[in-house]
Amino acid sequence: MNKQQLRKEFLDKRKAISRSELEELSNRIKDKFLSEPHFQEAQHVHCFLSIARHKEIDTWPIIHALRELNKQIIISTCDFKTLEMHHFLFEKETILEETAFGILEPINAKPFSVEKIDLIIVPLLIFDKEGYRVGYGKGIYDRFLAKCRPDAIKVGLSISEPIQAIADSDKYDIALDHCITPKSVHSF
Ligand SMILES: Nc1nc2c(c(=O)[nH]1)N(C=O)[C@@H](CNc1ccc(C(=O)N[C@@H](CCC(=O)O)C(=O)O)cc1)CN2
Ligand SMILES: Nc1ncnc2c1ncn2[C@@H]1O[C@H](COP(=O)(O)OP(=O)(O)OP(=O)(O)O)[C@@H](O)[C@H]1O
Repeated sequence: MNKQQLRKEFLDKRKAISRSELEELSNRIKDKFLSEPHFQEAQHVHCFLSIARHKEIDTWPIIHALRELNKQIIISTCDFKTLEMHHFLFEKETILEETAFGILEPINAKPFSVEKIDLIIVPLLIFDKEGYRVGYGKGIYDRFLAKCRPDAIKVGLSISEPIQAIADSDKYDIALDHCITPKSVHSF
């Protein structure tokens, strides 16, 4: 299947999940994330803030756990005209505001340079057995990941298990290093 078909299928699949089921799946993914020793080495961790209306995996349990471990957490704003993201340190005093797309963004945070990010927690709709992903189709994360250090670890979070292959992966698609599902940690 191509990206467009996969986007529809997996957006619909997520819509059908109840809030309580999503909470349960998000907690299982958090436990898997925390039990991987190589994730614990990262000091500067970029994390997405979940879009509730799209039933994304809730990343707050991971964020709270990272705070407990004294990690620095980095979050972003997104410019939908240039498709560029801007990165900021997420501190206790950071104020978040919800955008028209339902994304929480910082409004008073300190800029953070992309080269210092050690690990990126990546949103997605579905991934395949080679670690390629499908997102909402604007290429925003692909552009961001292209700017990260080559040794920065890219970890996807997915409700579903991988499909065999994404038929129309292109030269801009950047494969994940790992993808965590409620059942297991897939490494590529
Ligand atoms: N939590 C989170 N933040 C993220 C992403 C993400 O996937 N998840 N992105 C990953 O790249 C970027 C935002 N990408 C997005 C792309 C589309 C829509 C969205 O709501 N699209 C509408 C249609 C919008 C339109 O009118 O064109 C929709 O899907 O219904 C939201 C976020 C940056 N931040
Ligand atoms: N680094 C890049 N530079 C220029 N164009 C890019 C880049 N990355 C992706 N694109 C283009 O952006 C468009 C959308 O890409 P794609 O369908 O892979 O998005 P996606 O991975 O589903 O979404 P997202 O990355 O926002 O989660 C494609 O036409 C793709 O070629």
